[in-house]
Amino acid sequence: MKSLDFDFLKITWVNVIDIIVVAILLYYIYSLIKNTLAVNLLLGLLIIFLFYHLVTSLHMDLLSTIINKFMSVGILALVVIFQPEIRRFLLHIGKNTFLQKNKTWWGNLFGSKDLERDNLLRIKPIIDACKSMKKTRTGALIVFVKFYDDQLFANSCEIIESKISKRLLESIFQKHSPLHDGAVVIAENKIKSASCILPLTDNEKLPPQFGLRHRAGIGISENTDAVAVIISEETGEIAYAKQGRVRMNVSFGELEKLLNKDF
Ligand SMILES: Nc1ncnc2c1ncn2[C@@H]1O[C@H](COP(=O)(O)OP(=O)(O)OP(=O)(O)O)[C@@H](O)[C@H]1O
Repeated sequence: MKSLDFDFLKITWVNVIDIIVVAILLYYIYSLIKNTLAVNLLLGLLIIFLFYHLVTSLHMDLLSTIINKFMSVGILALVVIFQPEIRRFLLHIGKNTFLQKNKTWWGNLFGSKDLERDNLLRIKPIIDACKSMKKTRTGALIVFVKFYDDQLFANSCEIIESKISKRLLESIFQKHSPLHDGAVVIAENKIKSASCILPLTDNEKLPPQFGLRHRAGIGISENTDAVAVIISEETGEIAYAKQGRVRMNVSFGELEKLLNKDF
């Protein structure tokens, strides 16, 4: 096979393809876990790994033996910890969405401005619906997940599978709609389901005025990658929950930025 020769290294076309495939895989894994709790776990593992190499090179035998033992069960722990991400990854490969549906990585790779514009267009009906629900003091809970997990929402939700639309969101949450109780779940550019009952947070430090809607929005963001937009029926205020933390009085400009980043 023809190869490129340099003084200090020899690269074959197979090596080049190898590096490109690994880079694409790494990028894809990164885009799957970006903005999720898995990133923190991965960072933790990386620190342990670097620490292990440090103690080994310093010949700290006892410590390196302990870390070594800990790391030998690490693969198993990784599979358990990253089970949802691994599941999504395999599902995605199975659905052949690698190139067709998830164009984000492609756009990011080439810094496409179109993608940002498309994303804003995607978010617009949601922002518009929030504006009108805020005005009419319609309570709402909208959850955004990157990938819809049937298992997570199997018990309570009403499946919708529809294009995101302002009027549909308004209709779901209006007081006389049979679906207005519970959360709407948006994933993969669709309104996936409505009337979902979410796990409530048991965080005792939350202000007492936070009722069930806020607790459900915060609850789902604690243990999953989901973010939640909560519109208070009492005040019309918009709150944004992510990773168990809640941001109150979010303006529409902020909401647009947050959703553009997280959704
Ligand atoms: N587990 C849950 N999952 C999803 N939605 C829920 C859940 N529990 C309650 N809700 C929704 O929250 C509504 C009740 O909200 P509640 O008044 O307790 O909330 P709140 O946080 O005080 O907000 P608001 O300011 O709108 O009153 C219910 O009608 C229902 O739609």
